[in-house]
Amino acid sequence: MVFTNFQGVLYASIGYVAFVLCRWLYRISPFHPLAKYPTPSRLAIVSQWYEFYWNGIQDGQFIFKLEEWHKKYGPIIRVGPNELHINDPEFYSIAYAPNYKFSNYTPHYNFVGTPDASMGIESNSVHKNRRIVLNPLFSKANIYKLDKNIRRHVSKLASIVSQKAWEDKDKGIYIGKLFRCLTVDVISEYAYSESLQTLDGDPDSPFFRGMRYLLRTVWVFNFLWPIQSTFQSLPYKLVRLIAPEDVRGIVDVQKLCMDQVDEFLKDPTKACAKSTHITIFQSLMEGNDAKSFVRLSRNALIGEAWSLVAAGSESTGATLTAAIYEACLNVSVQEKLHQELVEAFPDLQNDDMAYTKCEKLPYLTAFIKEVMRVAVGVPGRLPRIVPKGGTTAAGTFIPEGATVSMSIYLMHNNPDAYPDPQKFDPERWLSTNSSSIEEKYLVPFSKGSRSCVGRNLAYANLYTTLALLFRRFRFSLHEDNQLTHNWADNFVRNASGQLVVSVEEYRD
Ligand code: HEM
Repeated sequence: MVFTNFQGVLYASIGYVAFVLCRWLYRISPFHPLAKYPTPSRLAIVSQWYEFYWNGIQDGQFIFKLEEWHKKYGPIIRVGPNELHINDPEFYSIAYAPNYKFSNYTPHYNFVGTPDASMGIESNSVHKNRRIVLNPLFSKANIYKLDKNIRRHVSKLASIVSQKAWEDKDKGIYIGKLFRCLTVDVISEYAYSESLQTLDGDPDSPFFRGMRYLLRTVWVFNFLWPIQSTFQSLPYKLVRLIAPEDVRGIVDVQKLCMDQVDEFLKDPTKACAKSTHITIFQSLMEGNDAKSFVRLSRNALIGEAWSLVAAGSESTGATLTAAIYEACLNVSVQEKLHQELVEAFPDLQNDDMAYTKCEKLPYLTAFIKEVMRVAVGVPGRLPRIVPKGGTTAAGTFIPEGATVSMSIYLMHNNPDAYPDPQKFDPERWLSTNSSSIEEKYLVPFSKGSRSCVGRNLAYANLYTTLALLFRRFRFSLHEDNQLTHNWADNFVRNASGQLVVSVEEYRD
């Protein structure tokens, strides 16, 4: 029998539709290995498009659906064709254990845009090699060494705040935007030895508009990732020409990352001599040579360089913003912070507010923990694949190959560990110790092999910035403030509205 082209296409299409329908039927059938778990919606388990609707179209609302469903159906629910969402805090250290027991479910990280950057790497052994190199760079010892560099940027931010308050007392300060500049400057200097100096520029620069655009579209591109990958393979000039205006700032920063990498690759010795400390490029090249004799590709270097700036700037900037917001809403908390800092650093002009001293302050520590608990940096699902032999969660066996996910937002709102979880209350941390349930369930940087590589840098940034700001200024909400407690899960917590504050400077 001879098919015309049209018939061929028609039969292939019918075959494909029949295949998709059979797959959907199988997923809702009693024969599926996850059939016994309660599911709030058949649509959710038929295809991933249900998640796309709640995250992509309804902008990061899936997490709130999960919270609602757990209340109704218990600690294990089936939320995708092959995914169970677990709300059993004791299971966290199993699913996110060291030594790669559970592998990453990488499609969840398509938005990273490059499979060469840590977060997108699928292979456990490649990821392990990468972390062997990156971990020392972000070790506490290295952070202590570069503390003065970090504080130089923090002092610059404080001078800008002081100047703005002095120029026009009645005008509000968009401090959240300044925090994004601070964190970009800190990370770029730390990682490349060359700060992007965004605090010197316009806080409304195209880069920041671009970051907001990226956040809003993160889930859309997770599903439509081929568009993003195609874009990234095109030459820079063409991408810049066709990219929507809001994205051009991001394209420009990615170009800066490319230039940094190219300069390094052209003459590594010269680039190293120029830098004041060991950069990520140096570590990645040398580390990989020594450990696995594999030189990283140009793309891998660019991917890592860009993703460090993207991963570290928004999360830390949003946490600093939430800290000032909570301090404005809780005046007595802000007063206690200031008192503690005055006692620790009585001479504002001459005392050295080193990170090592700031991190020992009990009330500041309690405050930072409570901010990270309430304003969860990465609130949503972090899917992992159950290894051979299966696992057990909430007393129930889960078969191997299933995807399991947990959400830090639900961990941090567990009423057994945090009575009245909605209440912002730093005092709850004053009497805890490392084995307390409060400490055990606090996982802002997640746990295990794929946990945050930048946690020490984030802490240094949080401690030194908040110590200097609360020592030097009193903050209150300005009438133009738009920030609220509402947020969307755009992989990072994306709060709605800009924080606008009034500032008074202490003169002692
Ligand atoms: C308050 C600030 C921060 C929070 C709350 C935070 C939170 C997290 C979390 C929860 C993860 C794990 C994600 C997962 O399992 O998929 C993660 C991963 C990561 N973070 Fe952070 N982070 C912060 C700051 C930073 C900074 C400053 C940097 C940059 C130096 C950074 C770079 C990364 C990278 C590269 C990964 C991927 C690690 C890997 O897969 O090996 N983060 N972060």
